[in-house]
Amino acid sequence: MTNLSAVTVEAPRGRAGWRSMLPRWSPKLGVGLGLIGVITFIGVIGPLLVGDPNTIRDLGLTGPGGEFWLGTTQTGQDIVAQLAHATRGSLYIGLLVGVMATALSALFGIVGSYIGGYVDEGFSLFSNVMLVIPGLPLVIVISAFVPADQRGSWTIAVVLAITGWAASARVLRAQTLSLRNRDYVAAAKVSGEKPWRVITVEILPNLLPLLASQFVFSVIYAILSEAGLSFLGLGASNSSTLGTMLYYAQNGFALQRDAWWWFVPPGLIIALFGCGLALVNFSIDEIINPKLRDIPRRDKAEAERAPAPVKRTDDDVVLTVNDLSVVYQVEKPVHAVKDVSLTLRRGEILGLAGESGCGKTTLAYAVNRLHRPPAEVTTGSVTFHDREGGDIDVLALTPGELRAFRWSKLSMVFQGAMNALNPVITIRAQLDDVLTTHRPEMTKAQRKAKCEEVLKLVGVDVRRLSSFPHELSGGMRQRVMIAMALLLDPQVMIMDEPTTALDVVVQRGILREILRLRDEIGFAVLFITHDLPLLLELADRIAVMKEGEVVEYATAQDMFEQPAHPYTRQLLDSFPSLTGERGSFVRSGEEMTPVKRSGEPTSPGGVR
Ligand SMILES: Nc1ncnc2c1ncn2[C@@H]1O[C@H](COP(=O)(O)OP(=O)(O)OP(=O)(O)O)[C@@H](O)[C@H]1O
Repeated sequence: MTNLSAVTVEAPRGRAGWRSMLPRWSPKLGVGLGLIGVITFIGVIGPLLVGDPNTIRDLGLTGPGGEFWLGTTQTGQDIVAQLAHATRGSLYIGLLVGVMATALSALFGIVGSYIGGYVDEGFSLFSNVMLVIPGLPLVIVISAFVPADQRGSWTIAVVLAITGWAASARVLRAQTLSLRNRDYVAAAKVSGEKPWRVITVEILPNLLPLLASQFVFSVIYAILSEAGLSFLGLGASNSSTLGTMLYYAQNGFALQRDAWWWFVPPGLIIALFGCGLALVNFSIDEIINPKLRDIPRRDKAEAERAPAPVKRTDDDVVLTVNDLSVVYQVEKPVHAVKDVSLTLRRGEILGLAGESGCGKTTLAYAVNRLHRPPAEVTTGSVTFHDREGGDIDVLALTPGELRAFRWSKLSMVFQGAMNALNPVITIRAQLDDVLTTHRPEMTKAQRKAKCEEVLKLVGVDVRRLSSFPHELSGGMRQRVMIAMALLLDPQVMIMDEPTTALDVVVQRGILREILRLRDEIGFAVLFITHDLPLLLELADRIAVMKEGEVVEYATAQDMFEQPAHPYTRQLLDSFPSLTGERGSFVRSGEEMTPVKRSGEPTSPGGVR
């Protein structure tokens, strides 16, 4: 199943791995690097090209033009020369603070949390204390405490680094704590790697984008704070920075004298440099969380997608999927679902089988409009034929209509859904929440009765309503998730591998429950699994998917007796039966009570 919550960057090894940790090219990154490049050029090369910024001339305050492109100060000093030297001074302090603050945050965040125990507690306590001390007042106090003649660039950089590392250390600590429990780190430890090697080779590469982002943030913080300190007259006394330029402009009443050329250029350089760093930071954030990447907007293309004509074969159909195609619009687009057409009848269990990666989950998400960019529906339609009358074009629903539609007409039990329960909220509160959101007209007593009813339906003791998820077994949690999906009496339930994580006995119990509920309540099920033999016993009809396409679509009976497509035969052969007989619930040793409805194909294994 597509993982929707991955935020950590795990570096693949080798050259491709290192390349994957570089930001992807984007207009944002281009503009950011351009701004930083130009300003760095002014700071690094500029001082070599301009004269002495301190030369006093008998010119007074003159505006831009002639020999002095950006004019002069009230003592006739060249603003261009001052700007070049001041930019160099500010960049120098920014770089020093960036390196020192990042090193401190790495020491306290990564090393502490890796060692653990008292060291981690001590480091964490220290970081927390530093975090709650208000930064700017502390910087002002420390700077004011240091005599002006000793207040050089280094002193200011140390003061800013001391006050600027703690927040980053906390982020790095949290990330390291998560990484140190990963299997590959445990494997490295067990194989006898030394702690420094585990940190530098196994953990650090995964933290590089985060460290880079923290570095960029520290540089922005340093340049802005230094400008603030200098403006207050507490900046570095032995060097010229953009802040000191602003300080002298303020002292020379530049604003009152309309001498904009004195204070606008340094202010603009600070703003543009901050902007450039922030844009680069966005691109680094995209490495940390790939979901932030710019996806080409194709809303218009989606909107213009001509709805395909609905082929409705009989009145008993509840859902029609027609020529549906879904493409992941990534660098090399992945055509995950190709022209799939399916019909789901009321009360029917339609199985969707296929190996991992064939597009089952993508299809299920698109049917429910749960797909997110980069996934895009390129062609086709999904039509819901409402019991109350009328057809609903699911892909054309507005966000508000979609909220009302989902769960009440079509609900979904996700793969690994049992882990989707909030661990700190009771089962009652979680069920109640669904009713409060979708059925605000229900009274508290009605909601309570409904919660108890669905829990009983799925065979869980109602006393479990006051339990927390961790107090229930995996099977019980999955039953609770099914109860949640039943709460609003949906007409269709999509189940994506609902029993994969459970042992075979619990799995059987839940499957039996699904069959019973389907017979009692009459909802239709789109049941997704890679286990084709299981579908032969459970489903009425089965669609087999391969590389995004439905390669065979038949009743379970026909598929069992004469699988037409070689891939279907391959799938069937890949699941050996314990007794040599396919499809007779042999794996549980149980036989299910036959429940046969008129006009229905009979399951091959004698399930019904
Ligand atoms: N976010 C994504 N970006 C690009 N490709 C993706 C993305 N998510 C899924 N895919 C690709 O789409 C294809 C279908 O994936 P999907 O998760 O739907 O398969 P599946 O049959 O449900 O597999 P599984 O049973 O393992 O969950 C795969 O080739 C997968 O690599």
